[in-house]
Amino acid sequence: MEQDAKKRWASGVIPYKEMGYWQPDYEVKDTDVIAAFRVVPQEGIDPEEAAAAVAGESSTATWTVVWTDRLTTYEHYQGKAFRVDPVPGTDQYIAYIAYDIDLFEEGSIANLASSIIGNVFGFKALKSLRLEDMRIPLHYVKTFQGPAHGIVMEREMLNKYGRPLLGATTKPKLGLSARNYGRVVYEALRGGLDFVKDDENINSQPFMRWRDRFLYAMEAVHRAMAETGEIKGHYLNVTGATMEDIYERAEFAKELGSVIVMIDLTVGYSAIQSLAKWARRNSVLLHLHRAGHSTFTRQKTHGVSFRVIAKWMRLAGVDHLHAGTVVGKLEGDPNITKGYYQTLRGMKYDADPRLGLFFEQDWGSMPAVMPVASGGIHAGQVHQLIDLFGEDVIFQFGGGTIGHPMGIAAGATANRVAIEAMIQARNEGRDILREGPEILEKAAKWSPELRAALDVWKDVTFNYASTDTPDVVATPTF
Ligand SMILES: O=C(COP(=O)(O)O)[C@H](O)[C@H](O)COP(=O)(O)O
Ligand SMILES: [Mg+2]
Repeated sequence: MEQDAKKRWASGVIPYKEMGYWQPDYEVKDTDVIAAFRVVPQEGIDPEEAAAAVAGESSTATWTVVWTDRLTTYEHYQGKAFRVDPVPGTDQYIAYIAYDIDLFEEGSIANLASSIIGNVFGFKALKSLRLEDMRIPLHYVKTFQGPAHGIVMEREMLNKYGRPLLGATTKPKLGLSARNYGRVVYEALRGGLDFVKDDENINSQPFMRWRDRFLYAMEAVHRAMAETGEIKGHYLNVTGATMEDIYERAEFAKELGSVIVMIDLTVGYSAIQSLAKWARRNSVLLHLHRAGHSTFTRQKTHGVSFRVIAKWMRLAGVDHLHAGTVVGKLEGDPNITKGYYQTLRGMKYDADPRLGLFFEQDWGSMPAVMPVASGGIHAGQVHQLIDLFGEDVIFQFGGGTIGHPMGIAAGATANRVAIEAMIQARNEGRDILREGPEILEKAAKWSPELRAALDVWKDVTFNYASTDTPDVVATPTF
């Protein structure tokens, strides 16, 4: 867009639009990073000006004209808002902003985040703001390591194919002593699970220090492997107060022969990237628990959508990421959640507004992240879970294993039998969504463990309206 030079350089406060941050004719480059923001402007604020303000503050601008702009090729560095679509029936708009790739440090989520979500969310001229999605150009994707191993390599490491993997979070969340904790791990693994997991808030508390937990949990893993002849794992949570603590814990986990370590989202993006590099160097899988994400991902009109966090975490290099269950106890619209799974596993896909995907994305050959469905799920739902998410996924039944009336090993067996029966039925071409309950009933005839699980949990459902649902807005094509 032609800018009126006099206007552009008048001192004082001039609209962002006139400073060049609104460019409706801008031709998006293949190398641009593009962001879609949901913007709710204050009353009386022009939505294009609101979009330009977001573009400005997330790139070069401040609130007034600065003469130092003239010392740069500022047009190159300016974020460019190029399209604003009203969301029908609301006071919201979807604003599209393009950023030149030169605005970002190669391979740094921290830098990407500080630019795109650094200051803009506090703007007084906006009632609220949400980062909905980003298109990361392949040129920028290639500057990140990506998953330390990815789904294909993980299956090779575990020697397990063709079915979802099974896990469980050890419960109660807090308070178990190390030896009792190890007993839970052993029972769940020998009963048929592939993995057991530390909970997000199990780090190194007075009731169980991390070394003790690691020793007893790994003793359980080795015993269960010897007994079943399968490779088993326990996600040892190496989250700690400092990077030194995190490395010390991860090294000890490796020394004890663990195939996997775990970290919480709360440690921050740079710590996650550091550990992802460590995980690749050391042939250890990396599980990420998205602890804390709902504080900023859940509300539809403010924050950052989890699909953006999922994208960032694939770039950052984790092998597993919690991505929702739809049917379980925690927030998750079916289509929005499928969109997260697509973000983690897809290789090259188109925009799909029904799944909340605003952009096409090309991951090149970057490995896929194994999504984790966890939180309030049980054996009676496996047909729904497989129908929603397919087989490259981990189903984690915490309460749904450890709360089994016949004990932990029986809970694990119930889950394993349910999953194997359902995968077999799917492979035989049956309509598992419709026939699922019948398939489970039949399998339960020869599995008392599954029978008991179905009896105790059959009526447990969590049917609430989702907070975040997709809008059917037309997405731009480039
Ligand atoms: O402890 C649990 C689940 O326990 P349970 O299986 O007993 O309900 C996990 O922290 C949640 O799955 C996290 O949620 P999300 O996976 O959505 O991030
Ligand atoms: Mg938990």
